[in-house]
Amino acid sequence: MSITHAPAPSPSNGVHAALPVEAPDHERVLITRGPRSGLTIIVAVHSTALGQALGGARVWHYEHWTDALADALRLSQAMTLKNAAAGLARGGGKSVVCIPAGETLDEARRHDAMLDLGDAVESLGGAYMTAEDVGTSAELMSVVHERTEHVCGLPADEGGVGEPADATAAGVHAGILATLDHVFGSSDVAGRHFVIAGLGQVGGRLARALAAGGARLTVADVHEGKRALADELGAEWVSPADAHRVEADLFVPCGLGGVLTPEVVQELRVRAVVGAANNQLAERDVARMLRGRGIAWAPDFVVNAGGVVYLDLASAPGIGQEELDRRIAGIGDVVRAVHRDADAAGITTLEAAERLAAARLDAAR
Ligand SMILES: NC(=O)c1ccc[n+]([C@@H]2O[C@H](COP(=O)([O-])OP(=O)(O)OC[C@H]3O[C@@H](n4cnc5c(N)ncnc54)[C@H](O)[C@@H]3O)[C@@H](O)[C@H]2O)c1
Repeated sequence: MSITHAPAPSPSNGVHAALPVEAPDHERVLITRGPRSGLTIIVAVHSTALGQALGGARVWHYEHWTDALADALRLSQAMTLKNAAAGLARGGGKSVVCIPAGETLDEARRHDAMLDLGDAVESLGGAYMTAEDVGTSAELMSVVHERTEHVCGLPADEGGVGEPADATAAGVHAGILATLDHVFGSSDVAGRHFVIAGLGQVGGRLARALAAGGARLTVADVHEGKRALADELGAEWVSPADAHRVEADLFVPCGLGGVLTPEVVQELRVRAVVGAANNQLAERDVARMLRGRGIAWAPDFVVNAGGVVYLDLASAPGIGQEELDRRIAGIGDVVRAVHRDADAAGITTLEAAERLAAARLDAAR
């Protein structure tokens, strides 16, 4: 790994606890201060073994820039697994723009941050392609595009493929059906009770799809404004802190990561967990705890790959809607295989999914 550190980020006041204890195994990590925005920008390229790294750009608040670095390292590693498990000829990478705690970005500074991000991506010479993620959008990607060609998910009216939330939600839906089938012997959602935590772009779409299929819904969001959607769908509202304690069939985390802590797992009263949120496990051992409690967890990086499958394939020449739909629905087959392999080998679904991704990475070497 080579770490490019140019120029120094905000003055360090000592080593911060959020950095992972183990050294990263990334190919390249760029840490830079955006000359226009003054913000710390991190681009982490975990692997290009399967092709150009692909992963979104996150603009988020962090207490300290090392928290943003730790996030970028974790998220880019997960992108390697996600892209490999989804069968894409893509490596794993991620970029993070760090908004210091207590600051807000006005429109001009956000625009500047996107130009800075574009320069950072361009400086890696094509090792990494960026896209939207939490805190960014197709419109912001078109600003990045002013500085680099290595960006996808531009607005449709600029000839791009737009935002991937529809595809992500379709992939999570396929993962839910596969998990229902594995646990209950039927993928029918009618009458099943789902708890959805996070009614954003993906969670909102899933809520609509599941409600249309006759599911019973309990929903939670940190934004009270989302109650309107709950009312529209006839869903019960619960506070975010209580969502995981609701007795139901499936828990569907669609907010931010780290939701599955050891404490939360002890309190879950569902048969399975399948959701869009990235990096759901607060720590690796949580996968074993879930298995110990007989809760079928569909690994996030398998389940939420619909967006990246869409961004990659919709941009490629000659791939029609039918092929795209087939590939996104195929996420259900991968989830089914992961549950089956985990049971057969007596391992966690995390290990089963990692084996599947590793086999694809090994085959490419
Ligand atoms: N959008 C995509 O295509 C995509 C692709 C892959 C993964 N993901 C992941 O899925 C998750 C959701 O993505 P999104 O695009 O819907 O984001 P979003 O920002 O549109 O929605 C997230 C929603 O979760 C809510 N939320 C945050 N923390 C919460 C909590 N603790 N409890 C309940 N609600 C909470 C927010 O208020 C918001 O409404 C994220 O983790 C994202 O990284 C999204």
